[in-house]
Amino acid sequence: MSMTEQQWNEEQQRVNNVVGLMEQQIGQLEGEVGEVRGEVVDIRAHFWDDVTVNMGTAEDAAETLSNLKQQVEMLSERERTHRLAYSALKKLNRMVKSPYFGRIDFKETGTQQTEKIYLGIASFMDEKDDTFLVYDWRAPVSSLYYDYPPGPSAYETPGGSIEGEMLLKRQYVIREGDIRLMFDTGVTIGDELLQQVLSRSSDAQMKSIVATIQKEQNQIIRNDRSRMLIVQGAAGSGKTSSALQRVAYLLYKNRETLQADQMLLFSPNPMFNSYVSTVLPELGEENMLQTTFQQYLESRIGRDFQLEDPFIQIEYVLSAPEDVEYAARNSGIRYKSSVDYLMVMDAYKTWLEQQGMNFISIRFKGREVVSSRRIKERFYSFDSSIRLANRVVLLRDWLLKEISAFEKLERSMPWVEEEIELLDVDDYRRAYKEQQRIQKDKGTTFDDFDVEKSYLARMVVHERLKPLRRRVKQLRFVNVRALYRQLFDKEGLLASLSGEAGVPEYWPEISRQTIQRLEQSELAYEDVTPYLYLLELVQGFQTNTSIRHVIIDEAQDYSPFQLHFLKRLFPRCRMTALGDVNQGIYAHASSLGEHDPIARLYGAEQTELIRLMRSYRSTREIVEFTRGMVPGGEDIVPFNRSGEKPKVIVASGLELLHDRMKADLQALIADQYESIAVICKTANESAEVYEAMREHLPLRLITKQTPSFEKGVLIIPSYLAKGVEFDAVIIYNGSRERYSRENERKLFYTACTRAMHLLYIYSLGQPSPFITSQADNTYLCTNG
Ligand SMILES: Nc1ncnc2c1ncn2[C@@H]1O[C@H](COP(=O)(O)OP(=O)(O)OP(=O)(O)O)[C@@H](O)[C@H]1O
Repeated sequence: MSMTEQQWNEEQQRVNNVVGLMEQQIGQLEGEVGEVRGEVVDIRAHFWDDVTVNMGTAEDAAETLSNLKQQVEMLSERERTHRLAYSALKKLNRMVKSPYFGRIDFKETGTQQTEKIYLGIASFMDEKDDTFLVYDWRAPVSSLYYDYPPGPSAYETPGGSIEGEMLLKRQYVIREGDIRLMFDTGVTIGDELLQQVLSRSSDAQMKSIVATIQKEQNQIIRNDRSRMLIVQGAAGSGKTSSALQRVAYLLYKNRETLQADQMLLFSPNPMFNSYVSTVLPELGEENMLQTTFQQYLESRIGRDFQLEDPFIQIEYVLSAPEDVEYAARNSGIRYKSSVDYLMVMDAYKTWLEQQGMNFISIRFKGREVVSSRRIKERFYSFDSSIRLANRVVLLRDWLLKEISAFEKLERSMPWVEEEIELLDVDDYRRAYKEQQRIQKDKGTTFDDFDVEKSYLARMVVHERLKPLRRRVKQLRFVNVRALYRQLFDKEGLLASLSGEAGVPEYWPEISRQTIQRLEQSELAYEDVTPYLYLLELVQGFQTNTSIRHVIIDEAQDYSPFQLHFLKRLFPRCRMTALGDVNQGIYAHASSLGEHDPIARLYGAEQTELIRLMRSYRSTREIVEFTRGMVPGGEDIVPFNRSGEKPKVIVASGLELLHDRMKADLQALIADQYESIAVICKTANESAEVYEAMREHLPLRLITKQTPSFEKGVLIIPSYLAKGVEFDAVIIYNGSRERYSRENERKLFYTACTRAMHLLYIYSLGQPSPFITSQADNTYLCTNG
């Protein structure tokens, strides 16, 4: 719908007014911030000038304290004022160049008045008459904008539903205070604006989508009914974007009770953390906590074992020869990721309550303080109705007493005297002071020498026993390693614990592999979570109750076992799990449907599943080509943005392939494509390509250690490209030889769907069947 000049002028006039008022407030706030900052600095610098410290009498002391309290209160009040003014100033500075992006005219049923509601990233009031000049996009009334086309509409408020009619829905692009674009929209939030946004070059960091949130995405953002919200969405459908907007929404809606550091995002890799880290600050919110599951595992048991990470596991799955060892490892991965295995662990705990516990003897200087046999006897002498973990705590207390008894006897051992002689002067000084203190307390006089010697002996033994006590307090006398091993080396144990589920295929070989690793103090990725789970079952769960909301991105990459584990780890949490089964590249991947384990975590009552089928990232041509690669792909709807058809370039030799790639990369750089990724299958392949091409072009090799993305040409292994996007993607070698196994299908799909505007696939020899099985008219094939 075109605007009349008059409408345009009126709108620009309004922008000018709002910007003018914002500038006024900015001026005031700047003054206030400066002034209050000065006061704070002044109070801090002269804090003690106004406090007379006098502790002479009780009265003096009370007055001193009251003085101090007053001074502290004044300081903290000024600091709070400074914080508030500063954050208001920051907010306005963010808004002033682009104060709002949308408008709706809404007439509430039963009233005559039509209200004009302007939406921006935060609210802004006219201080004169307390009217809202801009509404926060998260305010209840703002949902009208995202949920309805003009016509009958309604929104929810804490007081109930408000119905009425939307008479107008308008979008703006305002830059530097000027309206650059403006149009009235119909059913969805402007395709025009989305076209604009999506046709831009990709960024090294994710952007907020606040101005163009789609209706189905708004359902995710504003969902606050369910304990577990599962989003199953196609590649590029805005899962991550919606989740970040959701965090901002929840922080706004629950601002009295929820803080950013009570929300935790599990990212697929550390680079992703940096990729998404700017969205919330852009919206004026603090960032939530971010981690990877691997980082969590490392923090718990990384000291005791060398932990394999998921990237090493996937490299193995993708490149190891397909022999018995390989088949067994894959069977082991599937089994150890399953709910069946989790139930085996639970059954194992019950079994251990009766028998089979394994402890580490408490030893000191090569001598046994308490033998493992005695610990075990003591353990099974406790009432069998006491839970396993509680019995371990009782055991700990008993062991600490045993150590104390041992400590007393130990003081008269010859080694103690020897060590006393080696003590330095400070220790003697301490001993002397202690001796004086005892004499004063008891009002007696001892033989100085005896008191000193006994004190020193106590001190020496106590010091030496500290590490032992620490280990006992940390419950490290339970031999969890042996307990885990027992599952694999005790004949028939697993079978008896598994019940009907039975033992997985290749069990003897799986056991051999697991034991071999344990002997080398290593844990395969698929063993890490089960091991930690067993540890928690035995030692008691270390739950986290401060986190209130967990967001799991790429949830399909978590095994059902891991998802159960996370639920237990965060017992008071709500969860948002985002994923795409078609990007489940790991052998342990989960499905996210209503009948899958994830949906049963909290039960149907507390779980909601939302599907996103529209893909925004890639051009229509790229979506039409890639969607045929995965089951159910025909339901993926491309956003209507056109570009070139994907190109498949078949090269008969490596040199030809490299020449072609060099030429294409040079052309892409010359055409101003800002982010270009050459996606390889594995880390090894990436390193080889990097070596071969680095002389000719400015390249950056991405490894799992790379902390952040930058623009430019990146060489990246497929599994590290998860969750991110690039203007142009080159698949380094999409040949039949590289990608044909069924377990490589999703990897290939994930790699191709990283492209926003251009997709080139080189193939050394025959192309992958995942390409050739696509309709001929969805791509162009040439010989390079
Ligand atoms: N409503 C929207 N308005 C503007 N851009 C959007 C919108 N929804 C998604 N996008 C854009 O689409 C791209 C893909 O979004 P996002 O990365 O959130 O998708 P995803 O579903 O998490 O993808 P994947 O699973 O493939 O990693 C991003 O560039 C994002 O900015």
